[in-house]
Amino acid sequence: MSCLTFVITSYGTSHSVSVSEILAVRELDVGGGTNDDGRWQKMPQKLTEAYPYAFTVSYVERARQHRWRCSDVTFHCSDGVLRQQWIQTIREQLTALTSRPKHLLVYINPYGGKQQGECIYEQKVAPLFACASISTDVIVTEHANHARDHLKTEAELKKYDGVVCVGGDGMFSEIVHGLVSRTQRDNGVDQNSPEEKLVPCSLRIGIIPAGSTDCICYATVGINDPVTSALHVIVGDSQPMDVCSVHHNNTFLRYSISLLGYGFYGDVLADSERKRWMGPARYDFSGFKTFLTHHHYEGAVSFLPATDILGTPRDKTRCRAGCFICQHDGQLYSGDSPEESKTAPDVSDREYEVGWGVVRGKFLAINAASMSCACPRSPMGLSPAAHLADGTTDLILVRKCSRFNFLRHLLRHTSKDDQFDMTFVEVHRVRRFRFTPRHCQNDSELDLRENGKQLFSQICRDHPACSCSPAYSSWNCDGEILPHAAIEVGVHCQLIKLFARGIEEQPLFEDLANPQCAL
Ligand SMILES: CCCCCCCCCCCCC/C=C/[C@@H](O)[C@H](COP(=O)(O)O)NC(=O)CCCCCCCCCCCCCCC
Ligand SMILES: Nc1ncnc2c1ncn2[C@@H]1O[C@H](COP(=O)(O)OP(=O)(O)O)[C@@H](O)[C@H]1O
Ligand SMILES: [Ca+2]
Repeated sequence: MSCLTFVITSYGTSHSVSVSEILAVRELDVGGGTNDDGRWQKMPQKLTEAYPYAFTVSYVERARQHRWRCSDVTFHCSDGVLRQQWIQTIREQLTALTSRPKHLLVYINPYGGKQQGECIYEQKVAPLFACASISTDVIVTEHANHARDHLKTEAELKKYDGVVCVGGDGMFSEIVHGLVSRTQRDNGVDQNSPEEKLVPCSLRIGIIPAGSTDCICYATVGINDPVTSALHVIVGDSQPMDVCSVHHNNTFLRYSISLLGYGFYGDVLADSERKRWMGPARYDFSGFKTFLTHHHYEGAVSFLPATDILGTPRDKTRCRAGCFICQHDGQLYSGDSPEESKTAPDVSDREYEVGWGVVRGKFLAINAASMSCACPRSPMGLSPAAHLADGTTDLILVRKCSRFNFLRHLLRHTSKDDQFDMTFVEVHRVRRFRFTPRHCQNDSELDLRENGKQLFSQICRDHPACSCSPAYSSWNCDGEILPHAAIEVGVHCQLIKLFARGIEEQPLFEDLANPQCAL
């Protein structure tokens, strides 16, 4: 890979920037003291006299905690022709980077998180896209599912190299639903069949975090920072991601990319939806309230363990940029294994139908994490060793236990301690799973559920001290409530791609304040 290496004369240190991390190059008018975008440049007098021709290179600089920043370095030449040659050569090298997007479709949710979406985009992201010569069509959404429906039916997708959403996990979920549904429809695939092999989406998705949890962004980039995410879009990163499909009685319900949670996380979400006005703090409030109610739910979880893979949910290694396991779709195979075993496993592969396991009981929580679900509340996530793109989800079963033990389990999500190392918790890496609540028989489940809820609330009003649990919880599907308790879930390996690269190991960072170099 080509590199631009420059020497900072005042410190005598050398700094090398890969061309793939150069954002833009532009001429600098030394006499005027400003560059193309009008920013004022401080030049030492002697330098400008000896080298009157200058150009500025903007590049990615790594800062603390996986943050990326746009830095500038200015080069001074004594000769105008030499400057043009440098600019032209760097531009040619940038043009040769075919993975970089040139035209993007951007959706902004003005009501996500702290309602700062538009402001974040205009102030932090749009200037970077302009600097990198990326053109955009921007849509500020007017209602929920606006972006999803626009993508599904109207958007002229051929025009774009990617779709960017400004918002939280819910907004990202809208984009995924729009793109995946559109791709299946265009390819004649029936989403209602749980066994169907889905067609991967070709357009990459970028997330500019402006939501409440921002877990997809945090777990794929390492931080929920709009500038960092914009820079990952500009350099044209690509991170494949698994997507779970959720069905009920051969009817498609939703896709999930991060968390599918029944019991605790379902109840937190159901309660928090009524408190949207509180902003991101609603989750803490509802989390505390749900913790105190301490409801458990009875049912059976059957699952198909992923036995033919590298990696387990209890691994100490983590899915990081360039992850070996994800590069091999999670499959362990030797160089001389038959070709067919090298294709990504998928939920449609019937051979996996053997070997299902069943766990019955009373659960405080049933969680499926298709990725770590790391977020600012839990920097390691619900399943710290989960992989972004290995074709599996980590099924975490938390059995009924005391409040104290459940609190110990929850607290471990905030530290490096192992949240699975508890007698009432088990975790399985699976390709598919089903959940059947105990009282669920057939299609009348919903009626039963409604009646049950009414009955339960009546009983509880009559007996305020009663400690019984309602029969059903809800599924929290990436922050959306599902209407059914009985569901069937399958993982679709690498169905979508993000403008991300996974979390980078040990980022190096240096502070170079407006470096100036003589050529
Ligand atoms: C005692 C502290 C315990 C902290 C435990 C934190 C575990 C957090 C794991 C979070 C996983 C999040 C997975 C992502 C889900 C999102 O897709 C989804 C949608 O996001 P969006 O609104 O940005 O669109 N977000 C959510 O569903 C939010 C889940 C948040 C759960 C927060 C739970 C807080 C629990 C606090 C318990 C307090 C007990 C205190 C007892 C003294
Ligand atoms: N213009 C809009 N008005 C109201 N709701 C919207 C709008 N655009 C998107 N939504 C919905 O807002 C919900 C929350 O969005 P999200 O960006 O995830 O924020 P948060 O992280 O705060 O939940 C999503 O369910 C999304 O479908
Ligand atoms: Ca996975």
